[in-house]
Amino acid sequence: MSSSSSSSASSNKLILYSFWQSSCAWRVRFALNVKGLSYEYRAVNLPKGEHLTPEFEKLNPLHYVPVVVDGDVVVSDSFAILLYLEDKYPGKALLPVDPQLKAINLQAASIVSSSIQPLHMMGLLKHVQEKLGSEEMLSWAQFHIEKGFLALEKLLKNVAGKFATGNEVYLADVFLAPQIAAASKRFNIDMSKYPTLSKILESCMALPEFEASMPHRQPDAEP
Ligand SMILES: N[C@@H](CCC(=O)N[C@@H](CS)C(=O)NCC(=O)O)C(=O)O
Repeated sequence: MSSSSSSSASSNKLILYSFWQSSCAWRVRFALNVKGLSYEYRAVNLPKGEHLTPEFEKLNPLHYVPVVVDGDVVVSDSFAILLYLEDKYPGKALLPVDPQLKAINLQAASIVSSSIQPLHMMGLLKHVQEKLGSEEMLSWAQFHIEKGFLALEKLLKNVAGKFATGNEVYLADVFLAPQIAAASKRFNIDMSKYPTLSKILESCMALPEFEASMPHRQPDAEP
């Protein structure tokens, strides 16, 4: 694991364990930037197996990034991290006050984190590829991504503005934008079928907070 420059002046104790290509870590990078929280970036090289070391196991017994350390508090899992940050640093809220819009944000975030990303994560796809071959691996990933995207498109089309639930960035956008960007790039998804999701990504892409969170902008990014 290697420590790198912080995103900006590091006046608080937040540390983010991340891997540049991880969409789960990308959610946290985006949220930290939206909330205006500076942090120290610690790279965990997944292909080299740095997440499998006893040292990393002390931070997350499940051996996944992201992990956030805030003083004595260690939180892993992007959903838990973002709810923790929301409670601890309420400055720029990631959840709207309106109960229905709040529920939609939680539902969209949950669809991404429970019903899309785990079904095309690196370790699982490697297993599918070994058992069934590369072609089957791609169609497996596409099937699960498209199933989730179809549901998200229906869920959001009547509530979306520039962003998922209006004209402000909230939790749903934090989960959606990295997922859409990574899925369309890596798994060749035809995004013209999902105009609401495409617009959400486009709006996020225009934000400096999102731009700074992108994989290629991270200290451990490879060409
Ligand atoms: N539900 C977890 C999932 C975390 C996760 O899947 N992380 C991936 C990177 S996106 C990982 O560390 N993979 C390592 C591996 O598959 O061994 C979260 O949202 O943080």
